[in-house]
Amino acid sequence: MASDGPLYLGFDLSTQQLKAIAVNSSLHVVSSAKVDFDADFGDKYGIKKGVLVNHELGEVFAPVAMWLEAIDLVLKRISEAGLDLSKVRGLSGSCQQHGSVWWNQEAEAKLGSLSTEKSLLDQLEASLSHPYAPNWQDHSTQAECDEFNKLFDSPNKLADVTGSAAHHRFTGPQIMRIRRLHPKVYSLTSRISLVSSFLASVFLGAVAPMDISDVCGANIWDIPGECWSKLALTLVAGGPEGLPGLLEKLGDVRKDGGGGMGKVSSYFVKKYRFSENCEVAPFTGDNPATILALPLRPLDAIVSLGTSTTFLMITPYYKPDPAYHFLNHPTSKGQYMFMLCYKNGGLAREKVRDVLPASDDASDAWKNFNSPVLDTPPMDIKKEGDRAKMGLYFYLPEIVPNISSGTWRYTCEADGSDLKDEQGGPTPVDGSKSGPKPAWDVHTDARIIVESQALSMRLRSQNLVHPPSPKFPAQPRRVYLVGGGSLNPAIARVMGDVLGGAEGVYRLDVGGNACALGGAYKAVWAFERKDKTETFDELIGARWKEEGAIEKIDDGYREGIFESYGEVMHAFEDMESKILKEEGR
Ligand SMILES: Nc1ncnc2c1ncn2[C@@H]1O[C@H](COP(=O)(O)OP(=O)(O)O)[C@@H](O)[C@H]1O
Ligand SMILES: O=C(CO)[C@@H](O)[C@H](O)COP(=O)(O)O
Repeated sequence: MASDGPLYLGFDLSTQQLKAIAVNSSLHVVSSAKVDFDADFGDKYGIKKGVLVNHELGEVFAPVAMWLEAIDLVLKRISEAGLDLSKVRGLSGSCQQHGSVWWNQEAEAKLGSLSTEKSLLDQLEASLSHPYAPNWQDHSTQAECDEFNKLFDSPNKLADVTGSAAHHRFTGPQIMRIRRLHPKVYSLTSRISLVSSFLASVFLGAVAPMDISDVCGANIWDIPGECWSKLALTLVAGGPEGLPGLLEKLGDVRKDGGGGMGKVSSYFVKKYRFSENCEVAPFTGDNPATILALPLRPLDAIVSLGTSTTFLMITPYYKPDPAYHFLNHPTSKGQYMFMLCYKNGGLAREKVRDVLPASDDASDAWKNFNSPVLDTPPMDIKKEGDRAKMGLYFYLPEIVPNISSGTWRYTCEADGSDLKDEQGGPTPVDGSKSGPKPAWDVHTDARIIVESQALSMRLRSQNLVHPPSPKFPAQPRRVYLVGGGSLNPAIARVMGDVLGGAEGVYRLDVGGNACALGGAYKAVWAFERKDKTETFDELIGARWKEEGAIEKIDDGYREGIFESYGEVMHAFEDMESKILKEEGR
């Protein structure tokens, strides 16, 4: 594949895939490849949707060996697709957030002396002190989270310091649990990486520092103080005597998201013909990388429809709250990223789709879902006097709000009054016949699940938006959809109906590859910025062309419809509060 000038590689190690994407200095995509964990390794590692699950304990985790194997495979695939890796000047990437990789004492030496005779798996598996990385869907750390919130007096105070209240999946509570449950693993561990610094470490041939944005997904980094929170770390370490050891395991946090951390390991030079001058930039989390996939402005919103569903905005104001997450911006000091993350995103929509009669179009597995979404009017209000429908479709215990699994179906009047539980409790998610019957049919569920997911995002982001111009009510200027689900026109329509978007709803042309693309753009900026002063927005903003990069897929704001969802938003909030109360939270 001919291309003049340097190339940059971006990786994305997400829940279900490892993707690689190559761009040139003009930001054109030159090549891409992917490894699909289920399709490529499902049998070997016994994973499903990229992970292993221990239902009893609420543990969700991924075999690190599988990721090591995937790195070799994705490079083989992208080389076979014709990419000349010797042209790659620099690389960076994005990885699922919050997971941790546990290295033993041999790791540093092993990473720096890899032989091309063997695979990464053969050489690095023995450098792990724990074979698994906790996954962001894990919910085994309620006890640890309670201790975090208590230590800081309240979830609000913990959020003020670390950007978030305690969350099951956050790395701090996860490390604390592993120390308690597996003391031997903990003591044999010399370094702990986030998934992003793990992938960077493999390419660097040395354990890489954590990234300034991704570290905010751990409940242990003091965002305003720009340092580790000693209070939180002392808890994780089990007391002050454990603190020095834990600090050593965590290593440094790199505050500059750009520049190079060092040359790529000779393993990749010899095996895949990378140039020996190719450098490794800091890697970051998949959500922080997503906001780098385009020049995002403060009133724009991104909805990432991957395995998780996330809602992302950037802001110069640090306004933490236990209901959402604040993270440092991955490239721009003084900017922050606002994030909501839902476990019941893509997989929950798939569950609803899969009980509908199968799609009659082999090329579109979502046709059976999209038709009822588009044929059902907003909130299923067909005529005046009909009640508005809403629900929670939680196949897994949810993050926001912290509600256990189940499906609740509620209605209210169109003006939001008279909220009513239509089933008298949740229908079970395991398909058992016990418990209440669903209050409406599955065709209606298809619309209501997407609307309710969007309503939750609108409710929680309302304080971050203002009118984009005097003729619009407060809402995002643009809504960008990324991730696998961004290919879906019916979901785009509902996002526009509920969230608005004064300039419309857009899809990134790279669709599911947005975070890998953000990683590749980060590499371009990391190595081409003029000294340290040229910002990511200046460099990428000047080179990015809207045509060919994004596509308008929905009008966004529709007067009347947008307002009708505004009427029921507080009923939606009341529904959540009522269920939380019933669960004793
Ligand atoms: N046309 C579609 N409509 C809705 N969802 C889709 C569509 N195509 C793919 N998806 C969803 O996208 C998800 C995978 O998205 P992706 O961003 O690749 O995931 P991840 O990065 O988390 O591994 C799958 O769970 C799948 O259900
Ligand atoms: O937990 C979060 C964010 O807080 C998730 O968004 C993970 O980062 C996984 O992302 P995907 O694999 O769904 O892209």
